[in-house]
Amino acid sequence: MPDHNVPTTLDRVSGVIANEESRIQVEALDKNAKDFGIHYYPVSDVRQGIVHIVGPEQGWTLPGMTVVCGDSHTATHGAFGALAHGIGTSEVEHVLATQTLIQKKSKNMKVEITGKLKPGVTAKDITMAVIGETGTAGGTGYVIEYCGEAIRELSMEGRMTVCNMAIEGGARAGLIAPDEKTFEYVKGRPHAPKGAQFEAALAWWKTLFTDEGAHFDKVVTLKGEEIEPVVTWGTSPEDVLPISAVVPAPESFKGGKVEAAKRAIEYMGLTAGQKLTDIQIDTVFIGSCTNGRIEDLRAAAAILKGKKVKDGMRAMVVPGSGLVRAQAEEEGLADIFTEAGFEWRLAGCSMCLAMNPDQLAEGERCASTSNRNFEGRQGYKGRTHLVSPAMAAAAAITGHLTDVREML
Ligand SMILES: CC(C)[C@H](C(=O)O)[C@@H](O)C(=O)O
Ligand code: SF4
Repeated sequence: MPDHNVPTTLDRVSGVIANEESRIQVEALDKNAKDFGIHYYPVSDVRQGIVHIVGPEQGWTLPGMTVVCGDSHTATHGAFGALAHGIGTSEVEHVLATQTLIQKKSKNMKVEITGKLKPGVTAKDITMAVIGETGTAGGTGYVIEYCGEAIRELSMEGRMTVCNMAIEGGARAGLIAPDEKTFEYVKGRPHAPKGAQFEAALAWWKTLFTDEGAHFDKVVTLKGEEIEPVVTWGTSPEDVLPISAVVPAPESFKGGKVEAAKRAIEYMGLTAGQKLTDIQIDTVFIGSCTNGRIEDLRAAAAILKGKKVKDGMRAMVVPGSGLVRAQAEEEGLADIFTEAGFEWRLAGCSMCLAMNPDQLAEGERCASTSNRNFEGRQGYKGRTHLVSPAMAAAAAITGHLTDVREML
C-alpha cells in the first residue's frame, strides 16, 4: 500500500511525485508487488488508502489472526480480536520469506472503560485519556485488552481508533474481543471467508474472548462518564488534558518530566496557566489511520454543517481510503466540508507525518486528528494538538481549541 509518501492532491494520479526519495520508494513498491505477485493497491486504485484502514475495509483483517505490518500502528487491527503489531523492515523480509517470526510472550494488561460516554466524547478521547493515565511507557512489554461497557458500545470504527493508539501508550498491541458487531463488519468483505467457510470461521471467532477470572498482570479502569473531550498541550501523546483545563506548570510534574514539560511548553509556544481554549490555531487536519474512517468524517461534518471555517484558516480532510472518500461523497459529507471551507483530498497519510507535501510550516499550529504530536511530526517546528474529529471541526470554526460540547 503506498500511503505515507503519496501526495493527496487531486492531480496526483497523472503527476509524478516531486520528492525524489518518495518517488523512488513508491515506484519500487509498485514494481516489487508486480514482480512477486503480491496483492497491491496503487494510487490509481479507488481502494488505495492508509494500510490500517484498507486492511479491515477489504476484509484482510479477521478475528483470531496474527497480523504484522512494517508500521507501528498495526495495533489498529486488534479491534477485530486479532493479535496485530508493527514490525521492523528486516522482520518484514523474514515474514515474506518464511511466514514466521520469533516472538517473546507479552504481559497482559486489562484496560476497562466502564459505563457510558457523555455526548461529545468519542473513542479518540478514550484512547488519549488512557495514555494520559498510563503514560507513554506504561504499556511497555504488554498487550492491552480493552474491555468494558463503553468499549462494547463503540462501533468497529471507534474500536479501531482505540486500538490504533495502544502503541502510543507503549504497548506493542491492543485488542478487543470480537462480538456481533465485529462479525457483521467482516461479513461480505472482499477477502473475508464466504458461505460454509464463513460459518466455520464464525464458530471459532465466537470462542475468542477472555475467560472469566483470567489473570492480568496490570489492570487500569476508567469511568466512561468521567472522560471529557481531551486535547494534547505538549509534544508527547501522554500530555493530555480535558479541554476545560489550563496549560500545566512544569513544576507540577515529577522527575525528568519537569524538564520535558518545560521544553514542550516552550516548543509549543504556550504559557503555563493559559486556558487550553485560548490557544489559537491556524491549521486543521482531519484524517490519518486514527481518525480517517467514515464515522470520523460524519462526526466532523455534523459539527461543520452550515458553518464556515474561521477566516485565514487552512483546513483539510483527507479520507483514509478511496472508498471512505467515495462513501463520504455519496452521503453528502464532502459537500459539507467544502462548503465550510475545507479542502477535500485523496487518501493517504498526509499531514499525519511530514513525509509528503502536506506539512506545517515553522511555527504553524494544528488541531489534528492524528496520533503523534512529537516535535516536527507534522513539519519542522510545527505544533500539533491531538484531538477528536468533532473537536477538530469545532476548532476550525472558532479558530481556537474549543470544547465541542458547547456546539452540540
Ligand atoms: C513511517 C512508519 C514506519 C511510521 C510507523 O511505524 O508508525 C509511521 O507510520 C508513523 O506513524 O510514524
Ligand atoms: S496515518 Fe499517520 S500514524 Fe497512520 S500509518 Fe500513516 S503516518 Fe503512521
